[in-house]
Amino acid sequence: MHLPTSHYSNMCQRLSSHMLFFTDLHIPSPSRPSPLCRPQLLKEKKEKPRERESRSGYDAWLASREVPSQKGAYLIAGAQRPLNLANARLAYRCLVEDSALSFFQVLWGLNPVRTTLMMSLNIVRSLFPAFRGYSQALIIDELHSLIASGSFTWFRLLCLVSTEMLRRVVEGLLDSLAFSNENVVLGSARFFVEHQQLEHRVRLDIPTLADPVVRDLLQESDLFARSFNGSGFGLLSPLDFVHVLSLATEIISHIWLVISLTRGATHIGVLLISIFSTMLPLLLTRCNFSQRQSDPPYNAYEARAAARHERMRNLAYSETHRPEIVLFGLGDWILKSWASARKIVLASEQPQSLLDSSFFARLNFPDLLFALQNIPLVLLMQSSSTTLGSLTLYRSSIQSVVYACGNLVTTARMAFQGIFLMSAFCASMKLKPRLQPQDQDLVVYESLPAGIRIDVRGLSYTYPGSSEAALKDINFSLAAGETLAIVGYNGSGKSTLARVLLRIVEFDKGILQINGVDIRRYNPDEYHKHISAVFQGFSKFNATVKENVGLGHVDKLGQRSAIEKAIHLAEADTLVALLPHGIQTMLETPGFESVSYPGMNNPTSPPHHGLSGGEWQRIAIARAFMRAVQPEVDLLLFDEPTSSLDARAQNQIFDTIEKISRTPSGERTKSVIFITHRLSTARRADKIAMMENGTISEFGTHQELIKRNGSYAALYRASV
Ligand SMILES: Nc1ncnc2c1ncn2[C@@H]1O[C@H](COP(=O)(O)OP(=O)(O)OP(=O)(O)O)[C@@H](O)[C@H]1O
Repeated sequence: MHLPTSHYSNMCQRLSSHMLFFTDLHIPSPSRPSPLCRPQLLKEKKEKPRERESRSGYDAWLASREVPSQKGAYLIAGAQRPLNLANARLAYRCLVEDSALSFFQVLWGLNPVRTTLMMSLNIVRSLFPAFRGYSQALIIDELHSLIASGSFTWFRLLCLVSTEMLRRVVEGLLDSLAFSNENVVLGSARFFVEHQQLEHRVRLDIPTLADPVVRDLLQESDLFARSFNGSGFGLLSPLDFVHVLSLATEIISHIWLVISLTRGATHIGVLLISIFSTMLPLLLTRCNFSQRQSDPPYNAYEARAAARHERMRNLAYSETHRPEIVLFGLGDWILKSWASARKIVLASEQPQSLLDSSFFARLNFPDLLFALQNIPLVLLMQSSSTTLGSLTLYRSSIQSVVYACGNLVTTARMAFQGIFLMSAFCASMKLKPRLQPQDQDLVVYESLPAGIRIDVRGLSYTYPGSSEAALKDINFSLAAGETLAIVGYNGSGKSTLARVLLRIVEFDKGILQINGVDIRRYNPDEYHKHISAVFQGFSKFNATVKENVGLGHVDKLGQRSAIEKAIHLAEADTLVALLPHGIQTMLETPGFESVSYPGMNNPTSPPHHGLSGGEWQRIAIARAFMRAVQPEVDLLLFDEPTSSLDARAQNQIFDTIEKISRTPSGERTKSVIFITHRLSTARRADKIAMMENGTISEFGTHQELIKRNGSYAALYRASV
């Protein structure tokens, strides 16, 4: 569906104003003390009542995931909550006490007139079936009396049929008006929800995303967003809640017809049997689904099996892993692992009671109801006021009530699950990146003329879920403008230290000051503007060469000359010139299976072009240079930037780094840190940090460390 451009721009303006109702949320994990709490060195403040209030939706969401029989166990993300009193209370809390209602208001506010029209049309249309039955009964009675009185004419019949057709045309017009209106309302709601979700997702940092509870919250929030596309596992979007209302209206209108047809003391028996025959399927369904009303809540063993069977399935389908699957003959292993895991999952999904699958399924409801509903029909026929039309109307209304009641129960059950997903969505909107300081702690980053000054004292860091610290008691200082080489054995913590310095991950203990200020007081986005880096596992974007390089400084993505300059600095000109479409060549990204849309695979669209490991590395270096040449950049950090390059290219790249970090007259303006296993390169640095077992065991100039004759000297001798 296409909405006019003005419609979207209008909506974007509204989005920014609606942001106001979302407040910050720091979420404690149930398994670990407080993975999202603020850094310890900053003053802790007492939780204000308002802050606690803002978490009530999150708390209710978390409580709804608890498995009652297993203390400390949680339902997997997306699992259906059992329909019981405790969960009904939690749903009420999510809906009424938390921002879910405000969220409804926001959705309503996106398109107030159209949403009101949608609601009204739905209710009017829900009266159509009753009206249709009534009108058909009138026609039957009219025809019957015409034939009985002998005054039947074909013209009279034509008039009756034309009136009925006119009614259907009006119904059809209203239906198509409702359909197109609903499409616009749902389209804007879908855009709003997806925009919100993406906007928050791109701002979340690694420590926040590493939290398992946050991951579950985001997964349920995703399900909620997908419900707007009708692909949320059959869940209802908030705007579909309107169907609950229209089904209820439909039922009431039919019940009203049934009562009006059976009123009077003589018909009280008819009424009672009618009510009983209508309610019977609901009662039986209730008994039935109390056993299997929700997806089975997996226990930890079953959840692991579910994850394993999914992993094996993905492996079997993956193009990326295909070469190693073939080479190492992994086919049988994948199949065996998948089969054993799948059996566990299927066993957990078997109905608990035999009654579920056999007894109730074998009860033939339609036949039973048909037989029961014949009784009131026969009783009604005894009455002198009963007409052929009223009998037809009675029969169709009873059938409609049974059908609509079934639909209402199913819809209400989906809506019940939808409330928790909506609550997850609202709570996820309040997530605050963990590395983001509180407003009152914020310090504006100020550049020094010669780069950045780094002071590290007693710094330690343990990855979430690890028992061993990756960094232990790190101490060093680097004056502004100095270059530092970090060297050491595999797994000694070099890349982790780089990530901490880059403010990509949080540290647990110690002090890290940048330009004399605690790094945790800087806004990470602001701090990152002063850094350029190449990561050890750098990104290979599924995009053109131009984009792969230009993304280093996204403001200059459209400036071909700036991109070509960065490519030149990274000595990648020849490589790019040999590509079939130069910098417009689309690069083939390992592991990225792109979605193919109709019309994409035409013969004119250029095929993706693969690159070697060293060529990719040059592209990543060019991306870093794209930003590195900017005057505001104070730190260049390279994690094994030239590991795949030959010795000549490596020296050229380091010469370029040296050139970029100085003014034309030779004064240092940027600090440089590089991690390398090539110690002949490391000796170019002003200072060298030798890392062993997560700590810096030696720190100094190349000469000092050689003189010391310790680990560095030994490593150096082994490498040259
Ligand atoms: N995401 C992670 N989760 C848990 N542990 C991790 C993670 N990443 C790294 N580690 C562990 O942290 C330790 C330090 O890893 P790091 O990548 O910093 O080493 P390195 O010195 O850069 O190694 P290399 O020279 O091989 O690149 C290792 O023991 C590693 O297993």
